[in-house]
Amino acid sequence: MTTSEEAQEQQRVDRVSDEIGKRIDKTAADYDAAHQELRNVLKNYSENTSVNWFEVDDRIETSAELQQQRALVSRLTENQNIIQGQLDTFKELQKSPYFGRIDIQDPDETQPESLYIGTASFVNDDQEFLVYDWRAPISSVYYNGVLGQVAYDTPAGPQQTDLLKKRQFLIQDGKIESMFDTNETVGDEMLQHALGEQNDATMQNIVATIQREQNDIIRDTKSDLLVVQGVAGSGKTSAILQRIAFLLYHSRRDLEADQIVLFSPNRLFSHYISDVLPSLGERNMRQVTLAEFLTQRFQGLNVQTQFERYEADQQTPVNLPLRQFRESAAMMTAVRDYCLHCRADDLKFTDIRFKSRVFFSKEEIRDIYRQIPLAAAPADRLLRTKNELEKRLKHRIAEEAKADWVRDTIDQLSDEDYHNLLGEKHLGQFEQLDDEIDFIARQIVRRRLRSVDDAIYNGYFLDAYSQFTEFLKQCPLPDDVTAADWQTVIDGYQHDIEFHRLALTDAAPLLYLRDILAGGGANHRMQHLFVDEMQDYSMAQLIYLQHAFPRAKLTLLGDSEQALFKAVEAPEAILKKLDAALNVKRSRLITLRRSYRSTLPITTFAKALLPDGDQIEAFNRPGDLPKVIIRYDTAAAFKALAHELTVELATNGTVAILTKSTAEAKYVYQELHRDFDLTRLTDTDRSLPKGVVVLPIYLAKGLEFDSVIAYNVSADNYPDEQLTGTLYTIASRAMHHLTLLSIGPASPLIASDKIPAADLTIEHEFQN
Ligand SMILES: Nc1ncnc2c1ncn2[C@@H]1O[C@H](COP(=O)(O)OP(=O)(O)OP(=O)(O)O)[C@@H](O)[C@H]1O
Repeated sequence: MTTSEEAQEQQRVDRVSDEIGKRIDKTAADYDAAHQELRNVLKNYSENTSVNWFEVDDRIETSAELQQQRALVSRLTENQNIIQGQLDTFKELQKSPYFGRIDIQDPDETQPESLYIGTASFVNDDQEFLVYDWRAPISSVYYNGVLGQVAYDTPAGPQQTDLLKKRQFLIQDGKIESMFDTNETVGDEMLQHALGEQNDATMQNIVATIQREQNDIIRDTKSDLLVVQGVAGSGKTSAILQRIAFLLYHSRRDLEADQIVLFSPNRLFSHYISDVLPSLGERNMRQVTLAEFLTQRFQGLNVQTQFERYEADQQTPVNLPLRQFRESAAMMTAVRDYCLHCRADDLKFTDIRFKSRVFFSKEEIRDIYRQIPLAAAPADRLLRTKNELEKRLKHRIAEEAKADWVRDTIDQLSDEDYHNLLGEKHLGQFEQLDDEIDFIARQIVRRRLRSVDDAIYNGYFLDAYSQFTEFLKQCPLPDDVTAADWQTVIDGYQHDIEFHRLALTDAAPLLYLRDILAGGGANHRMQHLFVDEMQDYSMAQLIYLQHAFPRAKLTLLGDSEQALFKAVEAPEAILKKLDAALNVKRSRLITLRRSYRSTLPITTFAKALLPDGDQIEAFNRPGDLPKVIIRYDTAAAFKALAHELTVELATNGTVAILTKSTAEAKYVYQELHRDFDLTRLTDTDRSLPKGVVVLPIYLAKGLEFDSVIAYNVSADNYPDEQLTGTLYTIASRAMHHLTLLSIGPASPLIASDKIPAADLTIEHEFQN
């Protein structure tokens, strides 16, 4: 590239920055005006709230006026936020207006055209497109195309163009730091730069360097089920976030950020990724962990979390066939079949009580249910039962309203209470005073009987927990599950319920049973459901999530190699199982084999841990070899650990000591906290501090650290292949440095022929 070309490009950057600068000034002025207007209205609003609240007529007038003002405030606030958002976008754009340029020759044009691509589009006052948004249809050729004839999708259908040039830029604070032409999708030099950066506490967007296969995930709008199987560090999480930004842009008119939900592995992760969408000018989607979702659905029950289960699994051997069945698609089918064939006599109805007396007996409820035609779906029958109960409740309220105690209560009402009971809506509505009194009487009784009304509305008269026991008792078992084993499942479940607990394994089938019999549980608003770390979800849980978000398209991302205590599965087999279980129209599998997070030596080591690690492609970023430190007693090990921490802290922003369990993390913390400023992270933490952190591996899922120290990878602690997934997940969290500390001889997973000595530095202590 010639220097004159560089100068020309810099001139263009200057011109664009200049125009953006002018727009920033104008937008800042708009913002000030909007802010002032909002302040004026707010001032007016607060003055109004102090007017007379005791005279009924005044109150009505004030309330109407206030409602109008409230609407105005909310409109002005929204307007101010929109301007603020634009301002933020322009400010970001000014620092680095674009990262790519494509020169294209359209078939019906005489001249080629140069388009510049950045994180957002920028059109100047003359309607000239100075920057194209990376999500615009034409931008896809930047990511996908090699020079020559290329095709791209537009809302009007596929288009062809001739891609003549592709140029990449690294622009920082308005200066071109580097630029080069390439024929590749996105050249390695840019990636080297992006990946060599030290890790911040939060994830960055990757729009300047999206790779071709990642682009396929991001721009897929056709699949109902998109399954991504990608090795550790291959950009699955990054792809989810850029995909969400893409979908929000693509369906701007009919998709809101809060119609997208992401199931994330833990809260730390939720925080870790929270800056990416705002950096692209978009609002964050909803995020929830499986534990939060289940806790919300089982109010009053303590549902076991994935972490608790993982800890428990380390203590007691797991009966795998039994667990596999309980978490399978077959289990969910059995639940569904059971519910669809449940007769009125099989249902576990309970009395609705009021002040410890039976108000509606279970026999009465059962009779109502029985009379509803069998052809109706169970949830519909229950709804009609509720309606009938409501009708009977209304009747009983009308009867009770004639009782003396009600009249006495009315006599004692203050004017204020009387008006409250009547409500604004009914003021002056009754011609006869008797009718008004009658209305008030019914209101009094209705309020008194609110708990009965709630019980009907919420369907408390069907005991879903006991119903689940009934289901378990008759559940058809596969050959590898014995009746005796199954009885332990039933006993365990009943015992848990008695103590207001629920095992994670039972959560999905129980919710499914409750929803099918009683209705509810489905969120029809969500349009997209994303599940990250899908290998940690059972098939039963995925089926339930699909049921809970019936209109949502599914994007499931995971890496079966990172499954803790679960067998590895081939991507195609995973898709086949999901296809059969989720029964969607259009499904698609994308596999990502290239790992970007770690240096070449770290990925080379991590992949050698796996039986089929050959398929992982390491990105060629140089770095130090992983270091194994072997010590033969705890004191020497902690001395070595302290030394390593000091060395690592000198060059890295974050150093994470990753352990197998919480108990281990606590122990390490106890041993080190006097000498180091370190933080032990737990599942309630939401943010990652700088410095040294210690945490169990399941809390580090999805995260990355400049430097990782794997605590105690000894033969005792990691005895066999059961723990391959755990060790691989730990190793693959490291971006720049990996240290493995072993107290006693190293695990056979590391000290194996599969890992060439040249892949590691080993620091032994001489044994006495
Ligand atoms: N195209 C890319 N350009 C720049 N950086 C990238 C790209 N793809 C991935 N990365 C970086 O690689 C790292 C790993 O990405 P990410 O966390 O999305 O991978 P993952 O597949 O979800 O990993 P894991 O399964 O191990 O949690 C991140 O730092 C991310 O920014």
